[in-house]
Amino acid sequence: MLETEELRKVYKGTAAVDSVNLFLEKGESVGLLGPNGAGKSTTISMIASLIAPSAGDVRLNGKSVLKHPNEIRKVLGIVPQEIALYPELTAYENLKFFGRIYGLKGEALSRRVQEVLELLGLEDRQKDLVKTYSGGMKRRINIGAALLHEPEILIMDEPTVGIDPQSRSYILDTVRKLNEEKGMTVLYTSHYMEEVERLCDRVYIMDHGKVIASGTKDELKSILSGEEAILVEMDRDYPELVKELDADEAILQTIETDKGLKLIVPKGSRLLGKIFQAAERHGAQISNITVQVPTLEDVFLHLTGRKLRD
Ligand SMILES: Nc1ncnc2c1ncn2[C@@H]1O[C@H](COP(=O)(O)OP(=O)(O)OP(=O)(O)O)[C@@H](O)[C@H]1O
Repeated sequence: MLETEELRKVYKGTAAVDSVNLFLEKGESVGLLGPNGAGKSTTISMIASLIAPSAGDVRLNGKSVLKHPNEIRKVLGIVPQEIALYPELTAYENLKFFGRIYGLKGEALSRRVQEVLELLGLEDRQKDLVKTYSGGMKRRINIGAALLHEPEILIMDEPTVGIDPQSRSYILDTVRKLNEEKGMTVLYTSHYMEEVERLCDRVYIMDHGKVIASGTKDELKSILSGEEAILVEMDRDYPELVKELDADEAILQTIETDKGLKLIVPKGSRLLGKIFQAAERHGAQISNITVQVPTLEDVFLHLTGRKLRD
């Protein structure tokens, strides 16, 4: 239904997006995952025909978006990373304003505004000025603005960055509902692996402007089918312990996490005894050890050598 062909954008001699080929089938929920600066926002701005590519094209049902930009604008709802609302207007007034931009009027406009407020759980606060809203509520209205014209395709640019857990959960549930119940095609951009794991059928992983891997979640995880992760929770950081484990050839990767360490090891390797002994030598208190099957985060790390949130 929607595809990009060798899409490219160059800023001052550097490619922000480099020969990117994506496709979305109707009704799919696809994740575009990558760290800050990977080129996700630039890619979706070109898909939405908000910025012009340096090379390549986007096709909607086979038709060039470069040649027919209005066609994609009709069927696409795009939720930008930045909140684009009028703080001095109420949520209701904001949505009415955006609805008019999409060409809605009269009864149809009022009905859609109410439906969207209900979908986002904000009917009770609709008469309050947006400036009195929490960050999470503003984000919900921002999403609502993109849904007024009942788009077939919804593209979201990191819609849950920096918001409260309740709004985050509400947004994720809403996106899932739109995809599963209404059949809306979704392209969901994020650097939160858990969100993409929860919402998306298929994933593209981007880094430095390029797609470095793509496939279903299981296909991507099978890249690491011979490996597992050992999570070691400790009372504090032990740099000398990290150094020792890092130097151990039986351990493929040693990653420092919020709670301690994550060690990527070949599947079935019996390293727990060794880890406990090393911890003891360095006086580290281990509060918990878990063995985990690989996550998409591990796949990303494996492909790039870096953590997603670096
Ligand atoms: N208008 C611009 N002028 C110059 N460079 C730009 C411009 N827009 C983006 N870039 C650069 O292109 C690269 C990709 O940026 P982009 O915003 O697409 O990444 P991203 O993956 O969406 O990251 P983020 O999550 O931080 O938005 C970055 O190095 C960025 O600095």
